[in-house]
Amino acid sequence: MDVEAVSSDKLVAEAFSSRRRSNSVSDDYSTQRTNDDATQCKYFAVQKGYWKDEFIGRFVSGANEETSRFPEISLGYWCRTKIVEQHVKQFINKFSGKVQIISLGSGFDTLFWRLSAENLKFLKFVEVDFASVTSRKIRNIMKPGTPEMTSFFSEKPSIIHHTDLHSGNYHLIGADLRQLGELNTKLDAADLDNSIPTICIAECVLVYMSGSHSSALLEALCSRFKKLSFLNYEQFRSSDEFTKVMEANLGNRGIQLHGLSMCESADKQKERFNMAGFSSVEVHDMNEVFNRILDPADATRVKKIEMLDELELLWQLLAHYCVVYAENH
Ligand SMILES: C[S@@+](CC[C@H](N)C(=O)[O-])C[C@H]1O[C@@H](n2cnc3c(N)ncnc32)[C@H](O)[C@@H]1O
Repeated sequence: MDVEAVSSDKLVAEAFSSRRRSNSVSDDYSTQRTNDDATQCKYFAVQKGYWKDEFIGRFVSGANEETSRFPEISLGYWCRTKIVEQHVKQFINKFSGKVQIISLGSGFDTLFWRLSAENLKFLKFVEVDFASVTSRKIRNIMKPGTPEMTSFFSEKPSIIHHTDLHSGNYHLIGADLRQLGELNTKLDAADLDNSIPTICIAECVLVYMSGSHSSALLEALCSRFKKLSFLNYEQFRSSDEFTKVMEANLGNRGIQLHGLSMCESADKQKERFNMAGFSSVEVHDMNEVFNRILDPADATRVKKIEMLDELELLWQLLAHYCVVYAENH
């Protein structure tokens, strides 16, 4: 091969790698923005009365005007918020509060404050997200307001590099969940005990990373924590037309669902969790969660909020999301 060919090959390779780098940065940026969507949707549903959350408004950016949203979306968020809350409460009660909770890709979620406001006790609550998301969350946490967000911490918060906050029972960590070395080092800084019952929550998070990245993450957590439970909420039945339309819509906004192939079926979810070292795995689609697992009286109440009499679209939407509950012990 002549010198010119070598150097032009090098130039082309560099161009590709730089394009790949910038694509991946803009891809990550779009992924981070999904947190703003989730926060807005949750805030809207809370304002409508689907559930109570006196903290979510602290994390809403921009004008807090009421954008109109389909009731099906708010019902979907009700279902997702409630099932996560229900599972975590059961986990806390099962071990009389001697537990650790880790929320992966936590965004601006408020579960730590909602549980604390109900006086539920646990040893540690750790949240992880990209550093650009955690730094924004820290700014909102530290803003004065009623109630003070920091008043729920067991120690005075110490903030490192604007991205990490440590405060005894609560830790907020800026890390990329695909970078396992960085993640493990940051989890060490939260002073977690690997032998204590620990629950990891991933609410609409794993689907943004490739199957190999999420499998490596599950495997790493599974081998680190001896008594690990994992609660995963994400897309389901992902190979049908409904998902293709959703994927195209998200793609138009630059949002890629790299892990969609993991969301095809209950078998696929079971396989990925088993392969990562989880011995028991349950999968429920959100119709089952809505109609059989959550409190029926509350389900009847929320259906009436916006007088939804035509339920076909709701069932279709809920059929395309699931909750996976896995344990490694
Ligand atoms: C749809 S939002 C959900 C936020 C929150 N779990 C909730 O339900 O409100 C997805 C979140 O996952 C985070 N995320 C996705 N991939 C991530 C990664 N590789 N490392 C860290 N965070 C990630 C995003 O930044 C975003 O905050």
